Amino acid sequence: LHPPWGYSKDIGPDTWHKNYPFAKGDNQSPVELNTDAIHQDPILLPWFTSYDPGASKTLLNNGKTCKVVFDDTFDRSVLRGGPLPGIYRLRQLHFHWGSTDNQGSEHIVDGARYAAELHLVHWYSKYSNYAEALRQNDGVTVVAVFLEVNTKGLFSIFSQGKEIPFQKFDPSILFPKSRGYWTYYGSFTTPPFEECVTWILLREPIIVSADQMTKLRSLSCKAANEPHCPLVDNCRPPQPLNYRMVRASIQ
Ligand SMILES: NS(=O)(=O)N=C1NCCCN1
Ligand SMILES: [Zn+2]
Repeated sequence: LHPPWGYSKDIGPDTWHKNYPFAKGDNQSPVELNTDAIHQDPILLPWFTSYDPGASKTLLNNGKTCKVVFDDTFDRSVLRGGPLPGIYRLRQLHFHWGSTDNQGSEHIVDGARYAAELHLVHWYSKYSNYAEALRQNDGVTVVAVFLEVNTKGLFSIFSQGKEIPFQKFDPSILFPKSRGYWTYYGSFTTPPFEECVTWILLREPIIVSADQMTKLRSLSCKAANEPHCPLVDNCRPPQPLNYRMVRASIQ
């Protein structure tokens, strides 16, 4: 059962805990990052991806975000290294963005909100499937890129439910030059908020044109036959860091 949730006042972040009890856990995401308090950890290794462009399947507006879904039936598009214990399979990527350029990201860096935040969701392929991985505290890793993203091809997914083929797409083109990252243990930022995520936040943002943001902001959170309702500010407020440490890679 998936009770309705969203980002509007009536079903927004302050109501989510009623139907999704994990929302009040001690290891929730996103968090505010205070870079003065972040510990540089020399043993953090570089991370590597090997993404197969043929694995990208569709681009979808599901009314909550715009996402690209990948074939994750075998180790086809994978991430390894960094803080990770093994090989993680890319399952989907999606965005969170604001109604204006000074908000929209979920993680906040020294008080700064970016216009958008890209999440690449991967699951540990030693587990038999994604649902099993969600039940493990090392089951998932999300690579977050602070960016105003290049959104070619969004034109045809204006309304919720619209899905178009999206083949031959290699998401590593969305990575910044520098591979430096912050990492901490947390949760999904949308229901049901499982605390199964090793977050890898790339320190260098990607900058793209304002008109690309306009395209993201023109998506609707309603189906084609309903009045347009702008899909914007689909970001969860920051949650308590509690006793967690955020670590930084050296380079
Ligand atoms: N914004 S997030 O933390 O990636 N949240 C997710 N929820 C379920 C599907 C994958 N991602
Ligand atoms: Zn996300």
